[in-house]
Amino acid sequence: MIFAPALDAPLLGVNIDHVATLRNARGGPFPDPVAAALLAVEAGADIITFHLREDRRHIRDEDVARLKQLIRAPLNFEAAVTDEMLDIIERTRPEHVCLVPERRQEVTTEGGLEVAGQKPRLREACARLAAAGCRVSLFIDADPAQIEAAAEVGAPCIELHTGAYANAWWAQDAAEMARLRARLHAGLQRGRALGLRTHAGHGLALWSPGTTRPAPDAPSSTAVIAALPEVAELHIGHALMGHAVFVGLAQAIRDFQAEAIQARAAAR
Ligand SMILES: CC(=O)[C@@H](O)[C@H](O)COP(=O)(O)O
Ligand SMILES: NCC(=O)COP(=O)(O)O
Repeated sequence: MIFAPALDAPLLGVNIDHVATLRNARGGPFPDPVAAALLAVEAGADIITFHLREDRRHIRDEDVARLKQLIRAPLNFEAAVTDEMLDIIERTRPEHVCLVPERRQEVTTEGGLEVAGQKPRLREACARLAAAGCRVSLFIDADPAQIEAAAEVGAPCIELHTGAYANAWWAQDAAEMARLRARLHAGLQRGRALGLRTHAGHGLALWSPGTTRPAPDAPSSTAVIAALPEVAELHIGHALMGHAVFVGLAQAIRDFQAEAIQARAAAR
């Protein structure tokens, strides 16, 4: 049988934050996250994702300016809903924006954005960013109340936080994986029923060198989530850059894309 890529396979947003983390560890210019983004686009990344944190722990303002200047693929600018960030986004005008929750003490984004509890603020932010020409996504948990609130405040897209599923997958906790996959799937379906474009991301991985596959046919977390037909985009950073340590960045991108394409094709 000839392998034909599934045309509806999710787009891959490559998150470059972790290249900046490595650069910042030594205070110099190397490795440059913008150079990594250029290479990622050349290797076939559909979207370049980055998170400008309020504490600038990885991506910095000058990286954002250079990304805008040099990257020809759509940029997905992740940011907290603060006046400072909204101003920077308006000036930068990335194609896509993903509004995320932020807590200074967290190691990474721990949960989804509280939309239901701050609808006026989110409605205003979505309208402001849409007026700047940005497609807005809200990074939320697969909670029906948050998904409905996202539709109510006028966000055209949601990205469901897959971190809990990813953690269960690393632990190979079968019951928790099944429960969280079902919850994510229900959330994606609810989002689609409300007319939202539905994305997923956080912590997704594949069986890289150095990981132990529990059984020859055990799927990766990326494959499980990519197989859900409502996922239009996947945003992956940490594990993709980790995989790149072993295979190189271009090959890592091809590996994650192949994983998603094959999982989606097998699920049809
Ligand atoms: C919002 C999200 O899930 C990721 O983009 C993640 O927050 C990246 O930020 P860190 O790289 O700081 O974990
Ligand atoms: N929004 C999720 C993202 O961009 C990547 O998250 P991670 O794979 O670095 O955990």
